[in-house]
Amino acid sequence: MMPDVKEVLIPSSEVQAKVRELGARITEDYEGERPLLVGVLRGAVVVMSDLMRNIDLPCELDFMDISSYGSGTSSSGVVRILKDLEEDVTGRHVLVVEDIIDTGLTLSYLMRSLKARKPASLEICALLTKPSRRKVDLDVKYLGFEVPDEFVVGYGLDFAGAYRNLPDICILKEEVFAS
Ligand SMILES: O=P(O)(O)OC[C@H]1O[C@H](OP(=O)(O)OP(=O)(O)O)[C@H](O)[C@@H]1O
Ligand code: HPA
Ligand SMILES: [Mg+2]
Repeated sequence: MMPDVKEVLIPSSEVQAKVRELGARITEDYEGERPLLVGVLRGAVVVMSDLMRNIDLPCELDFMDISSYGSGTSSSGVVRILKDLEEDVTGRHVLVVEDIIDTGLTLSYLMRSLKARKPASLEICALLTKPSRRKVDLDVKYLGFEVPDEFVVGYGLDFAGAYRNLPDICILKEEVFAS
């Protein structure tokens, strides 16, 4: 895969350090609680699995699949629930975990849906944000890195289904998008 990479934007070591830092903050903020981490399939799977191992509390996890992207690199703006939660979140401390916030459409839809179920608290942890592309405002309590307006892959993030298993966050060569 590395021959397809133009640039490593955030090396794995920096990602891991940030995830440890976020985990420590979450551990402190949720002391005495049993938070429910909600991962957004499929991109958040990698950050979720590292983050939960850096939270020193009893916590639970669940997943939702909400897709607004096809195989391309830009949002269609259409948000659909493909898979809902298994858990009832009423009265729970819910922490939504995302790999990236781009336009914000996915999360704003998801937050509206979760808020309606009356959780005790509802916060967002996102590893990456691309502020230049934001279409809706979101209050993100736990944020890893801001990234420029470039399509990034790796650490859960894909292009046409591939590159999720790259340990670094990378920018692909232009010819990869064209092929
Ligand atoms: O802020 P937005 O513009 O809504 O974009 C962000 C969302 O898009 C990507 O998911 P995608 O729908 O591509 O599915 P995936 O997680 O399975 O890759 C990413 O993982 C976020 O969930
Ligand atoms: O930059 C990105 N990379 C991968 N998936 C994405 N979904 C929204 N933005 C991105
Ligand atoms: Mg996603």
